[in-house]
Amino acid sequence: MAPSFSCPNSLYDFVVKDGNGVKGMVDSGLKDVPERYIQPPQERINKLDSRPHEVPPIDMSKLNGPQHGQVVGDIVRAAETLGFFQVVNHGVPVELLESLKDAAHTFFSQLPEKKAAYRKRVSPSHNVKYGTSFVPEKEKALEWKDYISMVYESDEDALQFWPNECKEVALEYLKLSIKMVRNIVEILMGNLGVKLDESKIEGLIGMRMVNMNYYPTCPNPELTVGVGRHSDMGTLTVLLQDGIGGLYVKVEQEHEAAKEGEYWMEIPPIPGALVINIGDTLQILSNGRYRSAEHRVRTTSTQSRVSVPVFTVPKPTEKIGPLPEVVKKDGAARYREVVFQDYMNNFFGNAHEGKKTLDFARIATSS
Ligand SMILES: O=C(O)CCC(=O)C(=O)O
Ligand SMILES: [Fe+2]
Repeated sequence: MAPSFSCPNSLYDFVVKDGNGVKGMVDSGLKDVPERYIQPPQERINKLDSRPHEVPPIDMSKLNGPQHGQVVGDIVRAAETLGFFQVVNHGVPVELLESLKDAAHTFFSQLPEKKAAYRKRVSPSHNVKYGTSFVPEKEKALEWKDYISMVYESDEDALQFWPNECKEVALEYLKLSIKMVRNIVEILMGNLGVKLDESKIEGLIGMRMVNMNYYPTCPNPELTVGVGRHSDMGTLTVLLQDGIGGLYVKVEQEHEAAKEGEYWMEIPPIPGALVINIGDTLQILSNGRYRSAEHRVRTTSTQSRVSVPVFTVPKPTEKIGPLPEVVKKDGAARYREVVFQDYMNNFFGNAHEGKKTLDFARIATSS
């Protein structure tokens, strides 16, 4: 039985602790946004305030032809500015992208108890976790999102423990995405004058996970967020979004007057394309040359949205700091060296708050 959603504690227990998720709450016939989901005015997303991202997607197949140099230039420029770009001919078949979106809908349309079986502490595997919002216990306003997260350890582990509804397609997607991620990491490092051997690249993307995000319909999208402002912690994220839209990236133009130079841009869904974004790790390694992208997601009132990110992040034991080649050129390191596990603990220990996560590694300057 659904509880009274006007009582914050019983709502929290129903959605978070019992694992019914936002979907369970919406399915019980919710008419208004509960207090616990109402964002403070400054965090709400006004659709009319944003501008569309009109840069065409990068054709990855052209890396193997005469336009190689131009494609490399496009990737580097995107990584240095917006931190976001879209790609086509990326090596992940379009049919697989369709199957992934279907699998996400199939997984989340199951009965709540099926999904709740993967909650933290009860999940049969430490690599699989179903949850809602980001860190609900730390958040004043919860995010309008449920998710399942699957960390890759081995094929055997994935096929044994990842949910049947999505394991095969998720595994195939992860493997094909990783090939592209390797290419992009090599390009970005090459541009910094750094040649990383296989073991170093592996260190930077040695931990991989596929998430499936589900954003149920919301009675009033003006008041909520699907995901609040954040940057991803890892090296690169590959993201499949469906056709609904609602993914926004912050644009900061450093040379314009402070506030005027800051606005949000929507990354429009492009059929067959994948979205790539730069994570904090690449910002640290490049001593700030590449920018992790601050982004957020809006909810909609008419259709539930799904997205499927592959996160590539360093192994927890890896030490991450600005690359010596870059520090030498720049004259000083802007970030200290951190053990990635510590960075990750800080990342998951706080509610989303834009790019504040990077402060954990930033070296304070006196000026
Ligand atoms: O749903 C999206 O489009 C983005 C999700 C996201 O930013 C994340 O899972 O880190
Ligand atoms: Fe993200």
